[in-house]
Parts: sequence; C-alpha cells; structure tokens
Amino acid sequence: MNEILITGFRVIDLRFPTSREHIGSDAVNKDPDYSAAYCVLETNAGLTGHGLTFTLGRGTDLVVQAAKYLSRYVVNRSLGSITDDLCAFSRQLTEDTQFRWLGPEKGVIHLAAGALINAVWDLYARVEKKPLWQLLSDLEPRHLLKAVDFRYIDDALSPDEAREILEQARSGKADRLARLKETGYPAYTTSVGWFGYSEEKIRRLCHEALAEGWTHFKLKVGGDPAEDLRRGRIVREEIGWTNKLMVDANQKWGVLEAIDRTRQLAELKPWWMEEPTNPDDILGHARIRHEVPAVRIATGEHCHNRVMFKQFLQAKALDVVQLDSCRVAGVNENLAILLLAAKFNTPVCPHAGGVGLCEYVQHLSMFDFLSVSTTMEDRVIEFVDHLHEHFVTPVHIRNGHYQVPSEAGYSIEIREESLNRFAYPQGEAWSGQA
Ligand SMILES: C[C@H](O)[C@@H](O)[C@@H](O)[C@H](O)C(=O)O
Ligand SMILES: [Mg+2]
Repeated sequence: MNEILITGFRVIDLRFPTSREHIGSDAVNKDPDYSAAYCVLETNAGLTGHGLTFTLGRGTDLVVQAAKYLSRYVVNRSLGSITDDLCAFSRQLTEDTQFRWLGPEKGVIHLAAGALINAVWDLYARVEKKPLWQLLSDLEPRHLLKAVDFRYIDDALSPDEAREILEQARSGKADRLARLKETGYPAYTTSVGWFGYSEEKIRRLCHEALAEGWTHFKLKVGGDPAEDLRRGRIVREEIGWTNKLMVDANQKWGVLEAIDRTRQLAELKPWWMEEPTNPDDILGHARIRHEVPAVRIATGEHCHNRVMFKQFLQAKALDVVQLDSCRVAGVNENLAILLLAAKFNTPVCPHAGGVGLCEYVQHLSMFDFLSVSTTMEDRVIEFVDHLHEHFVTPVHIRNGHYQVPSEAGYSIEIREESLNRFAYPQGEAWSGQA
C-alpha cells in the first residue's frame, strides 16, 4: 500500500432539488434539498476513493471549503502512511492547531473531516478488494483499535475493554455471516411519512410498503398535536398494530413540551420517540426518558461526536443510538461509537436516508453484527427510498432487509453524469435557479 500515492483531490457541491416534492421534510427541516460535499481522492494507481457528507442545501459550500482546507492532510501522502496509524491521521484532521478553534470536533469542520476520512476508508477497502464491512471485520482487533481515538472516552471505555469486546465477538462470526447473507439486515422505512405528505399519499405509500414486505415504519411528528395524532392513526390504520411504528420530532420541542407530547403520542404505541428535544440536551433526554418510561427514546443524527454519545450513555439518556456515518469523523469515530454502545448494551439503529447515508451505514451495521454487538435483535437500519439511482453500487433491499453488499469499497461512489447534472450552481438541474 506504500506505493499507492494520493495525488489529487476534488470536492463537489452537489445538491438534489428534493424540497420541490417535500421529500425529506420534517417539523424543523421544512424544505431540505438533499445535498452533499462530495470528495474524490485520486491516486497514482488509477484507483479512486470516494466520500461525502450529507447537508440540506444552503451551507454545502462552507463544508466544501472546509474539505478543501483539510485535504492538505491527505494529498501527496501514501495510503500506507495513513492506514499505518489511522488514529494519528484522524487527529491531524480534527486537531489542526488553528482550524480546530472552529469546532472542536463539531459543526462544519467535523462534517468535512467525516467526508475525507470516509473517502480514505473507501480507497483502503478498494485496494484490499473488499466491501468496507468485510475489511473492518477481517482486521485484527489490535489493528482495528488503532483507528479509534480513545481520548475523552477512556473514562467510560478503555482500550482493553474495547479489545475484550472485539475478542469475544470473534466466536461464531462465520455463522453470523452466513445468516446475514441469507436474511439480510432488518430495516425500516421513513419514506411513507414525511411531514409535507398528504393523507392520501401516506395511505398509498403505507399500502405499497406493506406489499413490499416492510414491517417497521417511521412517521414525522412535531406539528399541531391533534394533527400528529390524526396522521399517526392513519398510519396505524394502514399498518395495523403488530408492525412497528416510530415517531420522529426532529428536535421540535423543549423538554417539558416533549414530555407532554410523548405522553400523548404513546397512544400510537411508538417503538421509539426520536429527537424529542435539542440534540445537545443530555439531561433533558434523560428526564423525558425517565418521565415517560412507556416510550423508548432515540437520538444521534445530530450528535456531534463520540464524547456526546459517551455522556448520553453514561446519563442513561437514550435507548437507541442513532449514529450517523458522516456527522462524526467518519468510520474511525463510528468504531468508537459502536464499541461504546456495545459496552453500554444499547442497540444501534443508524440514521440513514438523505443522500448516500443508506449506502454508508449498511456497512457499519453489518460490521457491528459480525464483530461487535453480535446481534440484530432490536436493531434496524433506516431506509429512505430516494436518490439511490445516482450511485454506482446502490443498496439492495429485499423484503424490508438490506442485502449484503459485495463490491469493494464503501458503496458511496456517485455516477459521473449525476455529479455533472446536480453540481451546484452550474449543473443542469439548477441552471437558471442559482
Ligand atoms: C431533513 C432530513 O430529511 C431529516 O428529516 C431526516 O434525516 C430524519 O431526521 C430521519 O430520521 O430520517
Ligand atoms: Mg430523524
């Protein structure tokens, strides 16, 4: 790998006009245009590495600038010099002595770090000719742990404990892989219940999703209380009471209102309540969880970093860890989060959808099943049925389950024609609208 040199970098401001059809809308994010700062690493070997971070439209240009700045830590390096010490590499990105002031480890600069780190893992997996889940699960625990930054989390999870988790998970791996290949990894769909969808559309989409074999559904809430219940009852009428329904408020409420509203929505028997309040309010989540014990609390898509997850887990403030593949510093930081979740015996149900998040997180959950938590119980990966046609190797869903990807890499490469068409503002999809 030492002979593979990263010779070039490009980053594209990519935006899809999803807000025109209310795709992705929720109580807070009313008009998302699913977007990405999309990074490509070029090498002297003809291979490329791809990584993106998900954004909602305006502001993608800021992440693009941050990625350009951070690319100095990647370009003109051999891949081997990075993979030899992946923790040192991620620290170069997160610990730039001046740039760090803009975070640290949160916001625009962390989103950019996530895209770049994921691009390096994509390249690494392509060089090894393995899908990312397999690269991760084939790595020796000792080597894998070299990618984890234990600083700020070793009071809750020591490197020795993490190694113990990985060592114990080695037994039965072959059987689990066979099972995974047979059944796929369970998933849920959010596509039926975006905030801006009409009753007729929700009914039709539930109907279609049931016919496709879906058993877990998520509905956006956070609007007028009576209206939320009405929409929830519509979904229940369509999917019945044995299928699972989750509700997502996207941070709409203060803690006291969240307690009231979660109690009201308990009538719908939600499998979880997602992001009831501000994503930084750890003690607020703990209080909601404590005061409405009938409903499990889920959060994570806006959790900045491993340190936040550590505290959520320590404070018993959540029941479901919804890690995000590129909100945090890519694969490295997600390894830490998976290990923390395993230590605290808490299920991980990754946030996905957007653009490329499904393609990404399938690898993390499958690795988690094979090599960390060793279970799929109470675990589902989010699925959102938009924009997959732009990917070179899109996800495969069968009967409400993600099928195991077999192509080398992190599944995140976008077709060149889509990059041209949706590049902002010059792409054809945007011309005349910038
Ligand atoms: C703006 C986005 O579509 C969000 O609504 C979405 O990511 C959501 O929170 C989810 O859980 O899928
Ligand atoms: Mg959500």
